[in-house]
Amino acid sequence: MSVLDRFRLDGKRLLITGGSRGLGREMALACADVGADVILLGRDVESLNKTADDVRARGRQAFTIETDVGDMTQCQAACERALAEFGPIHILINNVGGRRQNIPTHEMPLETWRQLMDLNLTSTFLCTKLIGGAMLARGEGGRIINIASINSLVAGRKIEGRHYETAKAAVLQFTRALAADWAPHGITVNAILPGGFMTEPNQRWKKLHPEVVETFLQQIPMGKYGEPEDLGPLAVYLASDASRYMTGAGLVIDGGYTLW
Ligand SMILES: NC(=O)C1=CN([C@@H]2O[C@H](COP(=O)(O)OP(=O)(O)OC[C@H]3O[C@@H](n4cnc5c(N)ncnc54)[C@H](O)[C@@H]3O)[C@@H](O)[C@H]2O)C=CC1
Ligand SMILES: O=C(O)C(=O)C[C@H](O)C(=O)CO
Repeated sequence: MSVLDRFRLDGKRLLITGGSRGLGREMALACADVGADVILLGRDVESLNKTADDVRARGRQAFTIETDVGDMTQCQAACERALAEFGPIHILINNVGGRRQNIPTHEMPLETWRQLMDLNLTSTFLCTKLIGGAMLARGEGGRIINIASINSLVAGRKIEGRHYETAKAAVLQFTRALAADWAPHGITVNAILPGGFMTEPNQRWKKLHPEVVETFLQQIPMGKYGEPEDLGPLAVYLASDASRYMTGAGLVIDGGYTLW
């Protein structure tokens, strides 16, 4: 057996939230490249179907469920449907999230705070409870990967309203605490902490608040934003047997941003 065999995901089924574009799409395709079938949860059906077609083009099965992951009733129904129709699920990637607004804390409506917590944190809890709970019940282990952020560790510059930093820090600590609980059951729980990647939200920031992107860029030792496909190999590592002794980790991938 070569070391590369330990990165294979043949016979495994991945559920990923928000796989229609950006980092989620790249992680889904990377896992399909090494053998996983993929269930995609998301809002944008047209682009979700495009990712599903790209998974099938790799010889793997793909299923889509249209849902708003930020709405807890819909999120729960989607997870239950995935388990009923496409289970068992061996790998869960909680990817949906984002900052959405740049609102100073003293002006932020309570509803905005709550919505962002639901989108980034509560959806991670709920999918983990349901999909991870089914892994526990099956007793064959599993892999949970939570997409946190460097903003789990440091504050965004030229940005106000710390709902996002708070939610992503909680995603990291949820990862660490749960990893301890589920380690005896062979379920690993790890987090990826991406730095800046030029996906759609950052393209929008670039137009609306170019100073945010410019300041951020100057702070990256490698001098550039990451490419979304840079996330794929890391997701495969955490999803596969290659990472079997790693749990509770928060892996930073940021071109060195958090070094300065
Ligand atoms: N792009 C970046 O620089 C960084 C991103 N992250 C995190 O990575 C994750 C992915 O980010 P990106 O790919 O950049 O974002 P994106 O906005 O390009 O992609 C998000 C995906 O989730 C889907 N989605 C968004 N809200 C949804 C909802 N309520 N219900 C269902 N689907 C929904 C979108 O349709 C899309 O497929 C997020 O959790 C984000 O916070 C963390 C650090 C840096
Ligand atoms: O979580 C995020 O999103 C980031 O850390 C990305 C930075 O805020 C960024 O890319 C600013 O342009």
